[in-house]
Amino acid sequence: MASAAPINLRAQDTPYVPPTSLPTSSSQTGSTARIQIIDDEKKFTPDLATQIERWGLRDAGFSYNIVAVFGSQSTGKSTLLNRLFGTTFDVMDETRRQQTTKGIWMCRGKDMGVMVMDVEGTDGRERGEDQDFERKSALFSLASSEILIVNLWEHQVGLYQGANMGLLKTVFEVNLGLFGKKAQDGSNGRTLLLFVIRDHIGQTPLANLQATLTADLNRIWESLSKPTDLKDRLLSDYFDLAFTALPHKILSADKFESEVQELRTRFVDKESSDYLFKPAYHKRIPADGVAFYMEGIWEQVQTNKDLDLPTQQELLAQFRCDEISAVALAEFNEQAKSQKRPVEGGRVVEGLGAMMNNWRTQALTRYDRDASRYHKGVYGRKRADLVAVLDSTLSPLFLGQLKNLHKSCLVTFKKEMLDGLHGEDYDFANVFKRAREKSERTFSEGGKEALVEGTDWSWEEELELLRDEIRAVADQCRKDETTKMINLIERNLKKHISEPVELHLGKASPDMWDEILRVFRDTLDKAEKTYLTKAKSFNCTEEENTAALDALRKRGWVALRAKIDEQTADPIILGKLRNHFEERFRYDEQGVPRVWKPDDDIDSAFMKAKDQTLDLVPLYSKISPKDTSLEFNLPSESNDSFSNDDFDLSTSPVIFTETKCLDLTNKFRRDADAYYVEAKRSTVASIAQIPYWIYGVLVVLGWNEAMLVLFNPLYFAFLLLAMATSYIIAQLGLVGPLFQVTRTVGSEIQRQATARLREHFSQPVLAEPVQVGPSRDREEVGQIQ
Ligand SMILES: Nc1nc2c(ncn2[C@@H]2O[C@H](COP(=O)(O)OP(=O)(O)OP(=O)(O)O)[C@@H](O)[C@H]2O)c(=O)[nH]1
Repeated sequence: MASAAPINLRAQDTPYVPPTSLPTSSSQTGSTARIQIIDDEKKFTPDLATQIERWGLRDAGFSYNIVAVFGSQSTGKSTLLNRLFGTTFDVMDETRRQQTTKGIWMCRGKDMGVMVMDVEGTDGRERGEDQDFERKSALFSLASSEILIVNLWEHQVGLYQGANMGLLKTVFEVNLGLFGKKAQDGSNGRTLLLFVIRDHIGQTPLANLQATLTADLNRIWESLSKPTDLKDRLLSDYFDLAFTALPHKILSADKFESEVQELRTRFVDKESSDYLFKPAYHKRIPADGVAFYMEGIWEQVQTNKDLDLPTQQELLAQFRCDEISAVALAEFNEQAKSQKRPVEGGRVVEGLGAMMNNWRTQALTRYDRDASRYHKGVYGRKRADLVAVLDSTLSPLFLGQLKNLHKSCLVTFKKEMLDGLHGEDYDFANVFKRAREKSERTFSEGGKEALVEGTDWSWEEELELLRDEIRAVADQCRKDETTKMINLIERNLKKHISEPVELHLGKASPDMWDEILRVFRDTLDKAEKTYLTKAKSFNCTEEENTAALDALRKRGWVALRAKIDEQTADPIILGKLRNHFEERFRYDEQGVPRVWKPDDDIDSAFMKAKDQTLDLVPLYSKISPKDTSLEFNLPSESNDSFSNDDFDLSTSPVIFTETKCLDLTNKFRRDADAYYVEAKRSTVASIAQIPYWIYGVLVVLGWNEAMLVLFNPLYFAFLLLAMATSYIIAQLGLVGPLFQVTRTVGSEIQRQATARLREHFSQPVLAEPVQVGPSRDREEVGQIQ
């Protein structure tokens, strides 16, 4: 039934706003601006979240309250709300009994964290028989607010339709579906129904009115068709009831005002025992999720589905937690990005672990702060998702940092080794230990620092990899150092054997090889001792030592062979043989040079010296000591890494092959023969010596010519010129070449002359038979033909 409110009441303090000019959305600015959250087309506004933010309530968490009003049209609901909460809802112009509030409006209470909903009145003349909206708006108000103010005139009490009891019954029924289970399992879901009895004259005491209303409500409750598992539930299990009465606004205006103020304190004064916003009524929706939550509820109310508030809350939680998580993640990603490039570039970022921990904690704290108010299960699940995403972003940084640390520690290790292995007096084992400890310590510290709390990451595996590489590098180092040492020892060995080998090979005595091998063995022994002393500090294994010593022996032997080969190269060995021969052929037993005379036995001396010299060829051809104990036993072939020669060690004692020996013998024979010829020639030369008196004859006979030259200026000038030229030639050392040239020219002239003469004298003798012989016959044959 329509409201029986007085028609001629005057609103004293609220401006008239014609219904046609009603704003359809947020119409004011400031902290008490109102917004139409559901318009008369039953559409939910998309601007509520923004408006809540404008009201400054977005970050209020749970520190806010929602209150809604329910009651017949034009029963002074907006007036009451404006008075109680300082809101700015439109109030009806009392001259025209017409609906003012259309749809549902919301406004923030002045100086209080309360969102107040003004709901379109029931029994609206404008909607006629269409009760759909009032049912929906009542459900919506009940589901979203903590306190539902039921506004009714005093005279409506006891009436069924007038007091909206029919509507309340429907609402209770649906409410049982909504909150029945929640109340059963003890979770929040209670709502306070605050009955405000308007225009209370005082004739009927409030207590009586309260009893009537309570009885009516209980009766309605009893008549509800409840689900079987909830059939024993009482109204008080779900609702708290509160009653208050307000005097007539016009007739007892002052009283009205003072009592409204009194009622207001019950909404404001948290300390008061009458405080109405009890925590039990709170829907536990964080303020930043209210808009989304309400929209969801309205959608469900609209589609006429059974309202499933827990699902709504979960949906809200999912939506909001995702949003909050995305915000936290965006900031986190920005932070993580800053270090991505350096880490990927191979740099060890100082304090990366602290940074990563910080970003992660910041993101989680931010998420926890905003999202922990939502549905616990959803919050927990989304948090786990967020943690997984955070960790998957940090993990490459962590692994990259470990890789970079690994690399830098390896570089440090190599550098330490290089610095430590400087000079001669280092202890390899100590250098290695120091370098290894330093790089492992650096890695462990860096690895620990890079760890992110709350993850099961570990750096120990990477440390193991580093250790393996350090070991490999150290082994290589030791090998290099050992090779270096062996090279050094080899160089010294070469130096030491060089002179004795030259000396003994030069002497060519039968025990020449014994002497050489003795020196070689002594030098090699010393070298081996040097190696072993040094190898101790290298911590070399027994196998490594054996390999190194084998290598040393082989290389020593190769060095000895190289020296012997150098000393037995063709020109040198021929020189040696020649010297040996000369010593025996050109010098006598006392070492005095021989001057051969015609009656000397050159032949037998030559044969003896030659045979003695040729005996040396087999001696030189093979390293064969008389003392067999000196024979050098080459180490068996082993796969050591120190030898890089391709020398055939098995044939190494042989210096000249048989062919080579033959070749040398022949070459030497030719040399020796030349000596023999020379010796013979020298005896002939001594026979053809010019007698001394010939020089006296020459002086006597040439006296006149000499005087002529001396006293003739022209001849004398020629003589002087010839002497000066000779002097210059002698000074320039050109005498030899000049003689050579002269001799060549002379011999050429002689050759040419001999040839001409031979040609000249032989021609007449050979010409005759030719002329008379076959050619003539040929001519004759031609003529006959
Ligand atoms: N008698 C009486 N009249 C009142 C009281 N409060 C407000 N009015 C008047 O009742 C008329 C309607 O007031 P509103 O506050 O607009 O009522 P409403 O319930 O919000 O109206 P709708 O929004 O259209 O449902 C106005 O003219 C007010 O001046 C009251 O306590 N007693």
